[in-house]
Amino acid sequence: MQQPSAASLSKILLRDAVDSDNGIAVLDANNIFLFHNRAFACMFGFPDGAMLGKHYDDMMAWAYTHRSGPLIEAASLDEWLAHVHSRQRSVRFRSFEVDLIDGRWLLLNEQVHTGGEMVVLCTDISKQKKVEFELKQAHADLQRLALTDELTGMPNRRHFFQQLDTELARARRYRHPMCLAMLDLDHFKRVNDRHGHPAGDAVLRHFAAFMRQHLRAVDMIGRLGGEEFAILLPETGVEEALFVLRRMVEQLARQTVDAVAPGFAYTFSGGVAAADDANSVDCKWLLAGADQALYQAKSGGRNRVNAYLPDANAPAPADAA
Ligand SMILES: Nc1nc2c(ncn2[C@@H]2O[C@H](COP(=O)(O)OP(=O)(O)OP(=O)(O)O)[C@@H](O)[C@H]2O)c(=O)[nH]1
Repeated sequence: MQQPSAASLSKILLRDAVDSDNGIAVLDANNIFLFHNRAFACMFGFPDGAMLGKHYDDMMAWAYTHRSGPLIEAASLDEWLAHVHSRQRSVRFRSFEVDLIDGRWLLLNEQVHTGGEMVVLCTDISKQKKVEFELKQAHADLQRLALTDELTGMPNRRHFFQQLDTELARARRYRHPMCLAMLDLDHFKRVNDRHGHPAGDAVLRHFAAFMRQHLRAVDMIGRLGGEEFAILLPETGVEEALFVLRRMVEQLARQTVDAVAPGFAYTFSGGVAAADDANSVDCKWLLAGADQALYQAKSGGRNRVNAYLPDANAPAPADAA
């Protein structure tokens, strides 16, 4: 097969460059446009041929004032151009993405030649970016779902324990007090049995909102499962935690959930364990202590909050995790 001459190859390549759906431009060493095709002009919001002989900065300034071309988030056009100049020709080849004011995305490849000329290839990647954003959003949604209890919208067991780990490490490092409380609704099975499962769900949602209302923003609440919740109270000693939780017992006694049944009321029991700097505790210890105190509150008649008071001579609380 006969090889095409260099001249005919150049002709094919030039025709391809002119007609391509990808934007193609050539700038000289002073950033004057020597060539651009229709697609390139169109991508930046200019008519075909409008950029020829013009300086890159002037074209970008025109686009900026006519609200077309790249989305410029810098404080001013000059600041943005200074940033562009610091990058352009800094390497022989670079590839980067640009978002445009009209929402489209372009992939730009800049190739610098020995004389300082620069060939710019531009591809519209809006469709790929849309898929990329949707995937990122879906991933974020999945992550949120994996860490959130669907019924109450609060952190689930896994998320709560992650937070507990972090917070306990911080409290121990800075020798700050911290408490863990476990709360459990009393006779919740009866609510379901008497009023139905949806009513039980409404009570769980009510309790979640009640807790949010009566705790500080820094207190972290989680639903461990069923009708069991946990609260992490940073910077809080056991006496203060008991005061807060016992006040919640009294406040809940003054509320009714009429959506379940007129005058319907419910109670909860709680157990608190403290991680003050005297205790060399870990999450399991804290959890087991709070669980033990909760058990005592339940067996002591419910509708109350007890504290786990470690005795230096007593064995560690049974494992509740
Ligand atoms: N409506 C509803 N019920 C749930 C959910 N998760 C667990 N439950 C119910 O919660 C009830 C818990 O019952 P138990 O563990 O016997 O505890 P209790 O009746 O609260 O009794 P005490 O804890 O001893 O006061 C069970 O009937 C579960 O079916 C939920 O998401 N929604």
